[in-house]
Amino acid sequence: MDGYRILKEIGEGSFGRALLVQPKGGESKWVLKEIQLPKARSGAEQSRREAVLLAKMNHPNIVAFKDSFEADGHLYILMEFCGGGDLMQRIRQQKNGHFSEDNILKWFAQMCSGARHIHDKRVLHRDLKSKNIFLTDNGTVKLGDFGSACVLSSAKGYAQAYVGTPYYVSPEIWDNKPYNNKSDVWSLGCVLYELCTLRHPFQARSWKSLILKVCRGAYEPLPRHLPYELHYLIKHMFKANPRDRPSVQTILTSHRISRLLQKHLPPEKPQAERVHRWRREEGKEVAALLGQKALLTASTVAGGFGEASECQEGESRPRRRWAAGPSETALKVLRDADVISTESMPIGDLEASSGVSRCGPQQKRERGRWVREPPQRLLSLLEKASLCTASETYTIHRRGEGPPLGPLSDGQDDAVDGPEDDIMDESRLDPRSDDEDTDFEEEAHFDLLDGLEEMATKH
Ligand SMILES: Nc1ncnc2c1ncn2[C@@H]1O[C@H](COP(=O)(O)OP(=O)(O)OP(=O)(O)O)[C@@H](O)[C@H]1O
Repeated sequence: MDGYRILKEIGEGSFGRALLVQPKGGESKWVLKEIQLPKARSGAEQSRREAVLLAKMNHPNIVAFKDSFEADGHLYILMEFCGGGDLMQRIRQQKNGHFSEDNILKWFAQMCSGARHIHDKRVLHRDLKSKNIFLTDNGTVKLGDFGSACVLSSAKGYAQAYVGTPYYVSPEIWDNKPYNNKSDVWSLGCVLYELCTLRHPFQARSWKSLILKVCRGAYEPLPRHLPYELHYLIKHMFKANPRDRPSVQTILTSHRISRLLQKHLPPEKPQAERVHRWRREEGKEVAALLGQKALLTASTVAGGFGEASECQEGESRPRRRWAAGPSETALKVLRDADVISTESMPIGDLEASSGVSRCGPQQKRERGRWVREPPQRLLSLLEKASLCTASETYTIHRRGEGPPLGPLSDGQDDAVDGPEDDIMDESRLDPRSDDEDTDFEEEAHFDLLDGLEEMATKH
């Protein structure tokens, strides 16, 4: 701290503030994030996660890490200053018409490039949104705010720290299924949609309506003037089944849009050069810093740092499989308040209604059913949750009042709140499953219902 002069406070987040600083006797500008360290050990470890993960990233489209240190119960993270602000501000400022197609493609290509770097390292960002994507003075896009990120799978305590923003949360999260790299893809789809329309893809006046729209993929089509490739991409990024969504690697290399995106990126390095997965030692180092032995256990489950390609089908851990269609479970629950519980349903009916198939003929699926979470619980939670606000960047732990207002809602009611079937895109049900494209997923996932319950009881 001593070596830096504070120029101004840039803003305040839920965990602390961000300061613009300059090294004494220097010209450069940096952002110093000051985060109050929670007293509990697990909380402090969680706070350190952002520094640890950011330090491990090294990519032109990810906010560069410079240093981190602790003093007086605070964690300080020194990082690159992005003078162009965040994308959400930029979208809000765009009053005179839409962004040009070139701009959209350039920014989106850079976002994907940054996200690919993260996913190559088997890290999930988990809170990708326009507010966490920054612009430098020269217009380069940088992904930031790794406060919610996690590495591979992890122990329960770690996964429970999930913080998301409802407007960007994918159907599988609402359906209480594990988070994986495709959930980040969904969130990137939301940002792309915002760049194309200056609006959220899913808007609602209540939690229930928001979740319903997300699960049904009820979004208004992109404006006609945008190229067919963008329409096609959005459709795929908003597939209800994560397996049907392309990975960022696919988007950048073999999707219909790839050719348009590649024009905005430097020539691609060969895969071997590009992918620097963490070696076992690095994995240990990160684990030690995070204070998590579970990280190493997790790495063995998924093939280990640097050995990821060896993690394939047929291993001891059965891979969860999804049927081609979207999960009907959440929809059914939300649609029909009289449903008693799937517990009483024959297994065949449950499979059919949930859209989740078994792993193999004899295998029992371990998770992803409502069996343990009767629908009434979700319904009653949603009723209570509708009294809570999402404010700008609602997280499951934040308190407030009123309906969930998205960052682009400008304090007014979101316009779209009609019948959810209106803009249902039937083509979302088209099969496009590619198991190989789903690289990895969280092992112990955040329990949404516990989170909602905790939130509801606070009110
Ligand atoms: N590297 C950066 N360059 C420029 N501005 C930044 C940078 N990092 C953060 N900011 C800005 O600083 C402010 C505070 O950021 P911070 O990440 O602490 O909280 P937040 O993102 O607003 O909230 P939360 O983390 O609770 O979601 C935000 O306005 C953000 O846009």
